[in-house]
Amino acid sequence: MLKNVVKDKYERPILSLRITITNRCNENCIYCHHDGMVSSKDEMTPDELYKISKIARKIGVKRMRLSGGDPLVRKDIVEIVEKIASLDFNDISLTTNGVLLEKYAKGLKDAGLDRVNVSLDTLNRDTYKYVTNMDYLNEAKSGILKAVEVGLYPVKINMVIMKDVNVHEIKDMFEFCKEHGIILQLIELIESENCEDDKFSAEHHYSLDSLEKKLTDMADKVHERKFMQGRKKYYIGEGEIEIVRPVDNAKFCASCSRLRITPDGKIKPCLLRNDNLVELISHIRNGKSEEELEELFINGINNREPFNKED
Ligand SMILES: Nc1nc2c(ncn2[C@@H]2O[C@H](COP(=O)(O)OP(=O)(O)OP(=O)(O)O)[C@@H](O)[C@H]2O)c(=O)[nH]1
Ligand SMILES: C[S@@+](CC[C@H](N)C(=O)[O-])C[C@H]1O[C@@H](n2cnc3c(N)ncnc32)[C@H](O)[C@@H]1O
Ligand code: SF4
Ligand code: SF4
Repeated sequence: MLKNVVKDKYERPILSLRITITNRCNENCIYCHHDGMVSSKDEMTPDELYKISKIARKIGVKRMRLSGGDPLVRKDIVEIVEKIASLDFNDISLTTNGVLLEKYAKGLKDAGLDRVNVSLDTLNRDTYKYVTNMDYLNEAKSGILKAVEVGLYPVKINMVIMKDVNVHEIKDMFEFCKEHGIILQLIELIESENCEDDKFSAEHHYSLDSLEKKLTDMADKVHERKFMQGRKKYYIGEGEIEIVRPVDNAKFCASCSRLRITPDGKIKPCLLRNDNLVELISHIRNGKSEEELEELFINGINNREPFNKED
């Protein structure tokens, strides 16, 4: 039973909030969907992010994720985490390319960050340069190892699977993860209007269906994350692989429990849509009451619809 949680019209409880705190990034990945954001230079202050998180907590959100662009390019990232961590969420996490993580991991842990997902599609330097347009493989790996060392837990590696690019590296990446106690998260490549190169995702899409079948045969145990898009976790020996397979997947959207906030302070009901956003930050800046702001959250929740639906 979920107590004090708001549900949308499709009976999906709103349990998690993902705030994209900046559009800026120190990499330029070939496939990037920019968290579904339309480009804007606006950002919110740590105090404004705190106010938004406070309303979210009030309406029953349990888990908070900070994303970007890259959240670590913000010089006030530790202060942001500290403020949000004072609000008693069950889980505060952050998604990053890891390039600046060696520098920030300890400070983030001390500020109250629970865990981190780090994007690493390859262990090969040339492939890394091709995908990210930067030469930061060593920095990303050092960042990941530092996160493990300071006790952010669990650390997950996000590996977006691309045909003819890195499918052959899954085994090596799994070995790397097992060696360091990291969960490997395999992500299906998504096509979105926010990708700069719309042909890349179509040309390199690799269905994770057959891979899931193989993992089912290999796994000692399989666990389904009921309130997290029905994602499956496969436990194989000492290792753990989670599959994120959103493309044309009605089951994934049917248990989507996540609301989003754009860097310029709008409530975003779905990763893949920008036609149903609800303005929030100008109302905070104009001094609206907490009750009025809660109402705006509810409007955003009422705009939620599964992107993929059963026929
Ligand atoms: N279509 C869709 N894809 C998502 C959604 N959430 C995550 N993804 C995909 O999964 C990628 C990785 O997400 P992360 O930022 O690491 O967070 P997460 O895996 O959702 O969160 P945890 O499993 O709780 O660690 C995203 O960039 C998307 O490509 C979603 O709500 N819809
Ligand atoms: C937009 S990035 C923002 C956070 C951070 N910069 C990073 O790369 O982890 C969030 C996640 O989206 C994933 N991602 C970006 N574009 C994608 C796409 N077209 N399909 C699937 N995942 C994508 C990235 O690999 C990353 O794990
Ligand atoms: S590091 Fe993240 S936000 Fe930056 S370009 Fe790559 S996927 Fe996009
Ligand atoms: S409805 Fe589907 S596509 Fe939209 S955010 Fe939720 S899981 Fe992603």
